[in-house]
Amino acid sequence: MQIKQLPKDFQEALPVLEQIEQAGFQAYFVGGSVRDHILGLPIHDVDIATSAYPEEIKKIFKRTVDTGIQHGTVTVLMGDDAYEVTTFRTESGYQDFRRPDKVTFVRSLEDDLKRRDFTINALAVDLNGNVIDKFDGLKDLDKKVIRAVGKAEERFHEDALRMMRAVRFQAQLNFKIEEQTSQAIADNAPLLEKIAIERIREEFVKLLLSKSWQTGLGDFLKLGLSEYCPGFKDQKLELEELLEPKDKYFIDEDEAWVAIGYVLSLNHDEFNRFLRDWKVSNKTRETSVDTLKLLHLFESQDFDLWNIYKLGTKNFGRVIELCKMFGIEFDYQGLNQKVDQISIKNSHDLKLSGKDICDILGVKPGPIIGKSMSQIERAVVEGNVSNNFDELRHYLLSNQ
Ligand SMILES: Nc1ccn([C@@H]2O[C@H](COP(=O)(O)OP(=O)(O)OP(=O)(O)O)[C@@H](O)[C@H]2O)c(=O)n1
Repeated sequence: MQIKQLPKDFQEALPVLEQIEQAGFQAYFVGGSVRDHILGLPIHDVDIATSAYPEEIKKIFKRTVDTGIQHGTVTVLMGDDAYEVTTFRTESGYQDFRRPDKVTFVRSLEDDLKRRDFTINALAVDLNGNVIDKFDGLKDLDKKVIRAVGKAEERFHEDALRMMRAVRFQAQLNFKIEEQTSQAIADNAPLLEKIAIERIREEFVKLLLSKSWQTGLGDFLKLGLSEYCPGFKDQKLELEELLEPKDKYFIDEDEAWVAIGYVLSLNHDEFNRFLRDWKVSNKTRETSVDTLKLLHLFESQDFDLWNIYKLGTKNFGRVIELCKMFGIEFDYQGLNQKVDQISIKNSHDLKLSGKDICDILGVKPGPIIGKSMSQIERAVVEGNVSNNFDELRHYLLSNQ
């Protein structure tokens, strides 16, 4: 196969390939960008593989950065652009199921393609657009199949994260995992325990935010990968509830985590711990916990003004979507009326400041001021006192 018209990103990188070839070496586009272009998807990250060793690349180009010399990667700077150029390599060792103990630079493209995870990721394109396809990757792209290069078990022993990559690609591309490959995942799922949770999470979140996330999640559960992830042990049945609703896409990671917390029936402290175990960012954790609290409020129809005020309206969009997903009915009008009743957005809207409280009570700033402030805030939110200076002053004095 020949790609007649190289995509713009490849064309821009052509001078890099041309200079490497002029110096007497080989250079190809490889990896995800080739796969995505053939599938007609947008490209991100153009990766270049070469027979030249890093030192040779550094001699060919004036401006380079040693990105990962020990793995053979040099970044070539050209104009305003930067290209990662990696020497063909083989890998061996993998005592820890994560990283090769030994990387050997080689001159053969085929040896380099052989060490890659899936056939659809083991394609290369030369500067004339010729596709080098040593492992029937094109056929698998056509048949929409994810198949390990060579022996699946070996590929997963080299890097156990590849099992997560398989279900992630499945979700992103709506492909099927070929039988021997999926059997090898089922057999080797426990190896996932060797992988840092951050790497697993990265793949899992990509899976959840993909168009065919239910397909990917289905195999993630069926093949037993979930058993080796934080909080998912023995939770297959509960998680399967997520597979039921159709036509639902998560707006963001936070919404997806809340859906998971909901089907696992976690209370708010448990959900917080669960998200800590997955090492999500603090921002995602806080938003997700607040959203789950709000979802539980919606579900119980307990539209307590103080609770609604504390949780705020910023996550309403997410919660309404999740209610649709789980068929939770709630009184939207009733809720809106409650929200409208709340006369302030936050404590800064109060017509009485901390300094006013000090002056009125004749005390110095201290914890008592914060306590009084919260009391007043709650009274205003619950409509027990109007938000004007005189009334708040009176309230403060009569509640001492
Ligand atoms: N665990 C891994 C990770 C990567 N690769 C190889 O390295 C290439 C580039 O990896 P990466 O950029 O992580 O993934 P992509 O396949 O490019 O996919 P995406 O960019 O969508 O994550 C892959 O195509 C694959 O050939 C691999 O064999 N095993």
